[in-house]
Amino acid sequence: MTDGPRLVAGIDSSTQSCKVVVRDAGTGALVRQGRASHPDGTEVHPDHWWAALQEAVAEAGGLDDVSAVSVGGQQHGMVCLDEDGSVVRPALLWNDTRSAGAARDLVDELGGPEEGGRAWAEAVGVVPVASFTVTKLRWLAEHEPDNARRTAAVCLPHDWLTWKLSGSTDLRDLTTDRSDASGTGYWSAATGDYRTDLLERAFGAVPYLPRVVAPGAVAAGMNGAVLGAGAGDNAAAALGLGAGEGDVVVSIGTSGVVTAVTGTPSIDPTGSVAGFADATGLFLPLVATLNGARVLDAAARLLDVDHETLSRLALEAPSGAGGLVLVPYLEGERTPNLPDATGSLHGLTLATATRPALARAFVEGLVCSLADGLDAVVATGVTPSRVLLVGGAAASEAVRTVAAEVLGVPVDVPPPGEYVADGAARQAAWALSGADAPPEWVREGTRRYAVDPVPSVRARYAEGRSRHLDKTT
Ligand SMILES: Nc1ncnc2c1ncn2[C@@H]1O[C@H](COP(=O)(O)OP(=O)(O)O)[C@@H](O)[C@H]1O
Ligand SMILES: O=C(CO)[C@@H](O)[C@H](O)COP(=O)(O)O
Repeated sequence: MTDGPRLVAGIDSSTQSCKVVVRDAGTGALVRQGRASHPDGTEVHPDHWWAALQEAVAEAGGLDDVSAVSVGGQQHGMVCLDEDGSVVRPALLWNDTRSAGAARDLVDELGGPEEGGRAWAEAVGVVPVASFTVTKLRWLAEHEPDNARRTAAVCLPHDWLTWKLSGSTDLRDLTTDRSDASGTGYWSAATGDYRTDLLERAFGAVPYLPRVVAPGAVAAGMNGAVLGAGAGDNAAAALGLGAGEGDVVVSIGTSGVVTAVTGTPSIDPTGSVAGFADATGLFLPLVATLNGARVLDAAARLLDVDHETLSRLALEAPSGAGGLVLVPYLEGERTPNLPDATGSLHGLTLATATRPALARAFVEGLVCSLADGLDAVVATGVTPSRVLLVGGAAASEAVRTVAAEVLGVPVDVPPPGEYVADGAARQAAWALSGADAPPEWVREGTRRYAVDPVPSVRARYAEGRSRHLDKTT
């Protein structure tokens, strides 16, 4: 350890990659960073995350001079461990929809969509859909009973990485935090307790569960450094952005996500809004879609252009793309809960069969699906004064422009950065300080896109939204 400023590291083990930032614990200034890719697919062996983490850490100059580390990670992924601490099978990720039938069964068993939805929402803040861990465990019990029997502990991506960083192989050392625990479907943000009765109902047994570490507390040690509790990636992003009252965070990474930090837990029996916890002791109502930035990746592939050209093309077309509408359910959808849906293009005419109209329709379809998410979050009682737009696709000028046209509140785009990793770093600094609250880190350079309403865009999208074909089997 040097005599210089104390350094902290934040890690974002997200769907597509692992990112590491090393920051000054006192000021938050960025010192160095690294990144490594994850494999594609909705089923990934956790060893790939560990390898990517080490590669990203090496690119970031190592952790030897770092005093504290926290891990933010993609939520909900099912990591099953046997009694020796070995991984039982590749993790099923949040965007794996094979457990859609299990989700339906779990809701039916508590009384069907209305009564069952209310019962789940009241018990654990969420109504099961394929993304949540509890449904993946039901799927495992039904389809891979041998693997289910070997499962002595179940944890989430960030829990597993924190445990690996601690060097422990003892299941009793597994930890998680409120934000990620609240995405399992067997932990309640409202009461702060595991619902082992619901876990047993889903899985037929209660494997060992990680200890829930309080926000700002130390989870474990790592070669003389401290490990913070870590967080689900969306809670970490809110912490990295310093989101406060009136701020709604719209993140367009692999998932499209709308969240807000609130003082009371939310309960939505329709399941549109998940009643998660945040990373500071508050709550994080959240809407997530399966179709985020990859909708634009698909458009860029289709038009054989890069993202910058895609954005330029989209901005060449008028608002509304002449009536061309993309419903972006390219990977099925989670909100609305349509795991078997496919995307559709409506309003194709000779006039709209152009590259700019197609580019615009993809951008508008993506942003309109998130505008629906914003409406759902607002319906839980959040009053937004602005949207903070982050994630890979926030770099797109077309996305920013369309967001200002359809979201109905000013859109603030913070400077390009790794906000999940930053939130994890801020949490690490908090754990290091032992203080009651995270350190204040000043961030400058946010660019505002004023509201520029074009109501016809959402109205036209709403016409197309409910018309789609399901996947062929
Ligand atoms: N300029 C851009 N315009 C649109 N999408 C982009 C742009 N740059 C990156 N992306 C997309 O953003 C996604 C990565 O975003 P990120 O927030 O890192 O995702 P995740 O956290 O899910 O791994 C990729 O699908 C990538 O192609
Ligand atoms: O499922 C959710 C939230 O409920 C997703 O937001 C995952 O947490 C993955 O995030 P990204 O990799 O897209 O950032």
